[in-house]
Amino acid sequence: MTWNRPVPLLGDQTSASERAAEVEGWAFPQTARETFYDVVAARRDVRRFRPDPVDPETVRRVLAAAHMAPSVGHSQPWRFIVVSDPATRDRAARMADEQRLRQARQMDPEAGRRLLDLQLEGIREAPLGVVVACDRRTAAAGVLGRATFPDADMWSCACAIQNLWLAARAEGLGVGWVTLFEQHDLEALVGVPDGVVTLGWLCLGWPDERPPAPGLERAGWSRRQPVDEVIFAERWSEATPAPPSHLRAPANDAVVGARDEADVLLTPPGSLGLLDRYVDRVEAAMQERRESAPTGQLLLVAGRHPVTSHGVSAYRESVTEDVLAASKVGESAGAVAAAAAGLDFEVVDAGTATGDLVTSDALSADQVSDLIERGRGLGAAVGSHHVLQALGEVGIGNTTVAATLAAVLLDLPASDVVGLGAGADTAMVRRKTEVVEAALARVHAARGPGQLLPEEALACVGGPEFCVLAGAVLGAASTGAVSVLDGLATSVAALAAVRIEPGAAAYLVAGQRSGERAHATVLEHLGLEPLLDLRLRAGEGVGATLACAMLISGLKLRRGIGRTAP
Ligand SMILES: O=C(O)c1ccc[n+]([C@@H]2O[C@H](COP(=O)([O-])O)[C@@H](O)[C@H]2O)c1
Ligand SMILES: Cc1cc2nc[nH]c2cc1C
Repeated sequence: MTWNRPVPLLGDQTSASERAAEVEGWAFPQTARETFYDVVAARRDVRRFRPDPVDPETVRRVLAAAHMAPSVGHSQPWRFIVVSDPATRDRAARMADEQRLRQARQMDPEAGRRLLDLQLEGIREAPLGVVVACDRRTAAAGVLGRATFPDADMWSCACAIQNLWLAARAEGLGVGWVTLFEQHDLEALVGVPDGVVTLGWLCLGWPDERPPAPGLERAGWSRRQPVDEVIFAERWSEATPAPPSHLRAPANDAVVGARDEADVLLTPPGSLGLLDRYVDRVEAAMQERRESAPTGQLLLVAGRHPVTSHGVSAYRESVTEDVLAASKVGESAGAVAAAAAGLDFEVVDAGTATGDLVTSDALSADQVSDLIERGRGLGAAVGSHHVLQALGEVGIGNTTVAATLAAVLLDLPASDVVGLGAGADTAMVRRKTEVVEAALARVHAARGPGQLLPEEALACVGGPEFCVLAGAVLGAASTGAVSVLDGLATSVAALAAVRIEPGAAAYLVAGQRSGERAHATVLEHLGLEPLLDLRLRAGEGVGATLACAMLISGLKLRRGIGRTAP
C-alpha cells in the first residue's frame, strides 16, 4: 500500500525525492548568479564621496540587507547608528586623523608617509556615517554557539557589515569602513552604553571614485593573494600530518540514502529522535554492507587487575572467574541479556595485567599490541556476520583502571574520574582516588608532560580487556559494523580506538550512560549521546545489549512503517 506523502504546512515543503531528483534545485538562475559574483568582485572600500543626499528608502534597503545577516544563535546582536549630523561626522573625522598621525609616527618613515596619504576625508564628505555596534550585554553562555566561541557575536556583526556593503555596491553606493579610532572614543561619541561595543564607522554615500581595484593594492600596500594560497585540502598545510586512518565513514550517499529512505515513511521525519539518528548510522552501514536483516552479537571480554591489591573494589577478584564460568553456560547477566535481545554471544578471557598502575605499567608495549590485534580479529569476526557488535566487560577493579585511563587520555584530575564502581563506600572512593592520583603522578614523572599515544596509555594505565575492546572496535569498523558501547570501560576503550584510527568514530553508538563518574565526559569526547540513561552498573554489556534491542526495534520500524508517495 502506498500512502499520500503528508506535506507539512510549515517550513520546508520539498520532499527527499524532489531534492534527490534535482540536487541543484536550490540555485538561482544563471544570470542572477553571474550578477551576484559581479557584485562581490566589484565591491570596494570607497574613500571619496559626493555630497548628494541618499534617499532614505535606499538607506533602509541597505540596512535591511545588513539585518538579514547570519548571527550566532540567531541573536541579531547588531545595532546601526545612522549619523547624518555634520558636527558628529567632523568630530569622528578629527578622532580618526589623530589616530592616523599617532600610528604614522610609530611606523618607518616611508610607510608612515603612505598612511598619511590615505584618504580619510570620507568621514566628513559622505552624507551618512553608520556606526555598527554589537550589543554584548547577553552572557555568552546564554546564546547557542557563543559558550564555545564567545566572540561569535562580533563576527555576526561583521557579517552584517558585509551584507550592507554588498547591498550598497549593488545600489551604486560607496562604503568605506574606518577603524582608526580608539574604541572608547567612538563609543562615547555616539553614546553607547556599557556592554555595547562598536565595530567602527562606515562612510555611506554616492561615490566620487569608482575604483577598479582595491585602493591599498593600487597604492602598493598589499596584493590580492592567489586563491589557491588560502585554500588547504583537509588540513592546515604546515601542520604535521595526522596518523593516517585506514577506516572510512560510510560513504555520504549511504548516509543520505538512509535519511531519504526515512523521509517517505508515514511518520514525521526524525520522529524517533536520537534513536532515528543512530538508526541512520546503522542503516548507512547496512547499505554499504548490502545487508537487510539487522543482527548483532555481544562480545564480553574479561580481564584481571593487580590494582585490586590496593583495596579498590567492593568484591573479591574471584567474581571475575565466576562470571566467566557463568557466561560459558549462558547464566551470566551478559549472556542472559544477549539471549533476551536475540543477540549471539561470545565470551573471551583477555588475561591478567602484569602491573598495578601505581608502581609499574599495567602491560608491556608488546602485550598491548598483541591484545589489540586479538581484539581486531574478534571484532572483524563479529563484523563478518553482524552489523551490530555490543561490547561488554567483566573485571573486578576495572573501574579504577577505566578512570585512570580516562584521566590520562583526557588530561583530567583523579577527582573528576573516580566513581562508585560495583559498590564502593566513601572510604573506598577516597582510596580509589589516591590510587588514581598515584598512578597519574607515576606516569607524569616517567613520561613528562604531553599526551601519550593511545597504545602507550593502554600500557601505562590500561588492562587486557581494554586493549581487546579497543581492537574489537577497530576490527568491527574495518568490516563496516557498528559497535554499541556499554559502560565506562568499553567507552574508554573506544576512545583509545578512535585515537588510534579517527575513522572508527563513525561506527560507534553510545548504548547508555552509566552511573560511573567519567562516563559522560568520555562520551562527550566521542561526540556520542547515550541512547539510555538508566544508572546501570551491571557491566557485562547489559546496557549495550538493551540498547541493541532498541536499535533493532528502530531498524524494524524503519522497514515496517508504510511508505508514502513522493
Ligand atoms: O559498566 C559500568 O559502568 C560499570 C560500573 C560499575 C561496575 N561495573 C562492573 O563492575 C566491575 C568493576 O567494578 P569495580 O568496583 O570492581 O571496579 C566490572 O566487572 C564491571 O563490569 C561496571
Ligand atoms: C556479582 C558481580 C558481577 C559482575 N559483573 C560485572 N561486574 C560484576 C561485579 C560483581 C560484584
